[in-house]
Amino acid sequence: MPKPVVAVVGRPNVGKSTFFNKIAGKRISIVEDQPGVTRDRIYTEVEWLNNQFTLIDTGGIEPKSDDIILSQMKRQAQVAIETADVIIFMVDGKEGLTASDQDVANMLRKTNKPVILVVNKIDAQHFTGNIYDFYQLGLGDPLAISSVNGLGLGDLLDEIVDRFSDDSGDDYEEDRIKVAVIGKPNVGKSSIINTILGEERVIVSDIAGTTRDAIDTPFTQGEDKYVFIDTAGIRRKSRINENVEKYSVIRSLTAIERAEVCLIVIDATEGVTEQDTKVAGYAHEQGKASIIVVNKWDAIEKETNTMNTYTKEIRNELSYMPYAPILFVSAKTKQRIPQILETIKFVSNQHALRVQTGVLNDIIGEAILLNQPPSDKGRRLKIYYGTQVAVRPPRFVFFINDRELTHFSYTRYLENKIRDAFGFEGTPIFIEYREKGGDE
Ligand SMILES: Nc1nc2c(ncn2[C@@H]2O[C@H](COP(=O)(O)OP(=O)(O)OP(=O)(O)O)[C@@H](O)[C@H]2O)c(=O)[nH]1
Ligand SMILES: Nc1nc2c(ncn2[C@@H]2O[C@H](COP(=O)(O)OP(=O)(O)OP(=O)(O)O)[C@@H](O)[C@H]2O)c(=O)[nH]1
Repeated sequence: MPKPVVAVVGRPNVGKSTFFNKIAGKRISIVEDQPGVTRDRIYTEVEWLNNQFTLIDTGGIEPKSDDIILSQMKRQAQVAIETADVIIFMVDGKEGLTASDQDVANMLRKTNKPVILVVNKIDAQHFTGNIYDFYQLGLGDPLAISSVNGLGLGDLLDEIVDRFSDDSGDDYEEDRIKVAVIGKPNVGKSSIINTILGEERVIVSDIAGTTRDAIDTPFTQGEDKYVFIDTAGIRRKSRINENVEKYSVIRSLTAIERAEVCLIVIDATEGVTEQDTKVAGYAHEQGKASIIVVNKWDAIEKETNTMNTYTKEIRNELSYMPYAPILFVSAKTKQRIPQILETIKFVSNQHALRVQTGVLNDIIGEAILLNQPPSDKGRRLKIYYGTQVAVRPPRFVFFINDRELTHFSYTRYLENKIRDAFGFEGTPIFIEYREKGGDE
C-alpha cells in the first residue's frame, strides 16, 4: 500500500518551512550512503506511532504582490487537493486572519479530503486567544502550534495520522501494473501516453466512481492490465500554467509513491536536467522499477555513435540507476513506442522476482571466492548466508559477523554478482546486513 501524502499549504511567511524542518529534523533519518542521489527538501518521510507518511512543503511563493500571492496560493492548494491524502492549512496566529486565508479556505472546504487547520506562532499559552477568529474559515477547530518552540506538534501529528483512512490505498487488482509517467513539462508525456493508448489492441477501461479513477487511466492490452497513475494534469490539456517546476515535482513525487514502474521521460533535445535527476532519484530511493524514455528522438541529428554517446551521458547523470533500461522513442513518428509497454511488463516482472535461497548462496559463495570480503585490523568480514526477504523492490538480508567491516564498494560488488546471475533489470535492489548472534 502506498504511503499517505500530507501537504502543507499556506501564505508565505506563516512558518511552513520552519514547521517542515522541525518535523524533518526530529524524525528523519537520511540515508546518506547512496552516492549521487540528491535529496530534495520539499518532501520528507515521517514516522509517527508506527504510521509512515510523506510530508510535502508546497511553499516558496515569491511575495511580489497580493494578486500574485493569491493566484499562486490557489494553485498550490489545487495541487494539494489533487495529490495529497491529508491537507494541512497553516495560518499565522500572530498576524491574524487575512482575506487570502479566506479565499484558500473556500477552495479547501469544497474538497472531501481531510483538511486540518493549523494556527502557527502560538508561542505561549497566553496567545491562544488569537485562534478564535479562525473558526470563521469553516474548516473546523483550529489547532494551535508553535513551530519555533515545538509546541503542539505531537497533537498535530496525532491528528494527521487519525485522518488516514484505511482505504487510502489503491484498490486496483494485484495484477494491474501501476505506471507513473514523470518528467518535466513539455517533454512529451501526454504525447507518449496518448500514442500508447492509441495503439492497436490497447483498450482504455471505463471504470468511474472513486476519486482515484478520475485522475488515473486504466487500460488493457490483450491479457495485460495497466494503469497510468495521475494522468489528470498530463492528459487534460486545459490546465492553466502548470509549468511551475515545483508543482510538477510535487505531482511526480506523489505519482511515484503510488506506482510500481516509473517512466522517466527525458527530452532528447535537452538531455538530463537537474529536475530529472531529482525525480529519478526519488523513484530509486522509493524502490520503484524505472525505465528511462528519451523522447523526441526524431528531432535529433544522428551520427554513427549518437545513441551510445547519449547512453553514456544518461548513465553518468543518473549514475544511481544503472539498472534502468533506456528507450529512444518518438511519440511523433511512433518509433519504438510499442516497446514501452513490453518493457514495462518486463521490468514489472523483474521487480517481483524472487530467488531461491539455495541458488542465492551458491552465487554469494562464488563471489566471495573470487573476491575476498574486506578486512580491518586483521579481522575479515564473514558472510554466513543471505536470503531474499521481499519483492517489489527486491530486498536481501545478509547475515554477517560484524557490520563495522562492511563496505559500500563490497556491497556494490555483491549486488552486481546478484544482477549478473538473476537479472533484476529495471529495479533497484537493497541489501541489508544483520549480525548473526547479535540481539536482532
Ligand atoms: N514566533 C514565531 N515565529 C515563527 C514560528 N514559525 C515560524 N516563524 C517565523 O516566521 C517567519 C517565516 O517562516 P517560514 O518558515 O520561512 O515561513 P514559510 O511559510 O515557509 O514561508 P515561505 O517559504 O515564504 O512560504 C520566520 O521568520 C520564522 O522564524 C513560530 O512558531 N513562532
Ligand atoms: N519532435 C517531437 N516533438 C514532440 C514529440 N513528443 C511530443 N512533442 C512535442 O512536444 C510538445 C510537448 O508535448 P506534450 O506531450 O504536451 O508534453 P508534456 O510532457 O505532456 O507536457 P506538460 O503537459 O506541459 O507536462 C508538443 O508540442 C509536442 O508536439 C516527439 O516525439 N517529437
